[in-house]
Amino acid sequence: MLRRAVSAFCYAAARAIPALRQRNIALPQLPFLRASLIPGLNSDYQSVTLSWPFSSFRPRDYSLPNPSWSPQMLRLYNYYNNLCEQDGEGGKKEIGPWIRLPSYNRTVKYATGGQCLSKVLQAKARLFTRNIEEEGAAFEYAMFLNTEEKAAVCVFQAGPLLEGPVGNLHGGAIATIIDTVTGALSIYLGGLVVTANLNVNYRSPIPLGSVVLVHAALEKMEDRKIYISCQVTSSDGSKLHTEATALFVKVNVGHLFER
Ligand SMILES: CCCCCCCC(=O)SCCNC(=O)CCNC(=O)[C@H](O)C(C)(C)COP(=O)(O)OP(=O)(O)OC[C@H]1O[C@@H](n2cnc3c(N)ncnc32)[C@H](O)[C@@H]1OP(=O)(O)O
Repeated sequence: MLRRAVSAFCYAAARAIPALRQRNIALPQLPFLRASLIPGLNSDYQSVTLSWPFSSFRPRDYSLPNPSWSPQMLRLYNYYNNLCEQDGEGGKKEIGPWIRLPSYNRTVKYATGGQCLSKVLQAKARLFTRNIEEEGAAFEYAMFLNTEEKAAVCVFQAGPLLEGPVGNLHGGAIATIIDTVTGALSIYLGGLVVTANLNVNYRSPIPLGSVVLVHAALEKMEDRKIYISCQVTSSDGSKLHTEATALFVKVNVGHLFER
């Protein structure tokens, strides 16, 4: 049954993505999937792709601004968002090396043909960082990828439900956002991956409610292994809060369903 669901999903994606691309319909990104994993797509389709051509339903994109965002969060978001477009010939706007990653509260469910897969996955499952509906309460973040530099930046506002030491962010929440950003970069670079190792050094506390930047960059790729370095800094870059290294290992779809 799982094999049938996966092949239905791949088949639908292979048919729909090129058609949508031809019509210049922007395709947001889907964690855990990459076009190279989808039979029938060529390597021009570098980025992971998410679309929902079979329904008018649009899942909420959590990485768009909402009223809980502080002016500082908005300013940084706008700064990186503006980098996603650059001036081309004749003043025409073109896509730059930066990409804003949309973010949903489920991964596979909202993919092309993902409804097939969602039937074999837990209906109640939600992405850890996107499972609190109250805006501003927990993880507010938007990720941007630099495809040329193989790096990512995340603008992150830490909500009050993420408290660890009084008034400050919980170390596990910091590790979570680091895993998310380094993971997103690795998925972009390597397709389906899982975290094999995450090494975190906490240098200075992060006050709740503050806005920080999470920088991630590719260190090296060796066969199935992707090494990423990461720093969490204050929004102006002057203070280092956390440093981390992460190792991601490429896996196949079946690995995620081994029990
Ligand atoms: C947008 C949202 C993004 C969110 C991203 C979130 C990502 C996650 O949190 S994933 C969840 C947490 N991670 C997991 O559950 C993974 C659990 N672990 C596993 O599945 C397996 O151990 C796995 C896949 C990492 C490795 O197993 P396997 O496929 O058998 O490969 P294996 O041969 O053991 O290792 C492959 C290579 O990686 C190396 N390696 C594996 N684990 C480690 C490790 N912990 N430390 C260092 N090296 C390691 C091995 O030494 C080997 O290297 P080489 O090829 O040079 O010999």
